[in-house]
Amino acid sequence: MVRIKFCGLTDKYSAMAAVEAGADSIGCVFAASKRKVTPEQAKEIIESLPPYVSTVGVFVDETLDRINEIAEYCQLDLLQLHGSETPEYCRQIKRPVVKTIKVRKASDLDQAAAYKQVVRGFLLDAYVEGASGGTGHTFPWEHVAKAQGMSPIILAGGLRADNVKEAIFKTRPYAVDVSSGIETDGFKDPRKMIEFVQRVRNVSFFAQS
Ligand SMILES: O=C(O)c1ccccc1N[C@@H]1O[C@H](COP(=O)(O)O)[C@@H](O)[C@H]1O
Repeated sequence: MVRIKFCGLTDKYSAMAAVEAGADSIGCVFAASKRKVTPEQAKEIIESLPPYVSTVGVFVDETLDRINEIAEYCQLDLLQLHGSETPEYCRQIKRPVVKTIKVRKASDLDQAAAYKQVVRGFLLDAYVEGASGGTGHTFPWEHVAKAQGMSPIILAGGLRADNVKEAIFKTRPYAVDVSSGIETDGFKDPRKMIEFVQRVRNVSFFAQS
């Protein structure tokens, strides 16, 4: 089964819609973004969730003290590092880490080896000049074939209900992560969330049509 993370939740109502749609995990962005939340907002969202939904904090080149402080305050389960954080930096994070790698070409995946011992998994996202993430852009999924051995892989970048099935067949990820693709006019859209989950849950690796 492919796990699903919905990212960029900014209030407890859209977080509950994500859970009801069937998301396994929800993400709050603490970096510069139109989806940025304060630690207080994230704590309110997280405390409103039922059990067995994991919570992820998304950070971009945050200071170590601040990231550990926010993670503790919000009781985040996992930290997703979306900037140029080094393996040494990841080692000093007090909670499990998923490191993002932005993929333009196959060799971008070579950097993963240095993180292998210090992270729980790798999130592969599109590289977009001047942007940290949440761009709605895909990357060439065929490069993921080179990522074997760096599991678990979380596939992200421009996923939507209408492309997630193809993306899963081409990359065989552990999980998929989406932000823009479940939004309408900049707001999380419960109908798009449900459709996305249905498409992922309908994937069978035995039948590719
Ligand atoms: O969602 C954001 O605004 C964001 C900001 C800064 C870093 C990461 C962000 N989100 C992550 O970006 C990817 C892809 O998002 P999209 O589906 O292409 O919109 C995803 O992993 C989000 O967690």
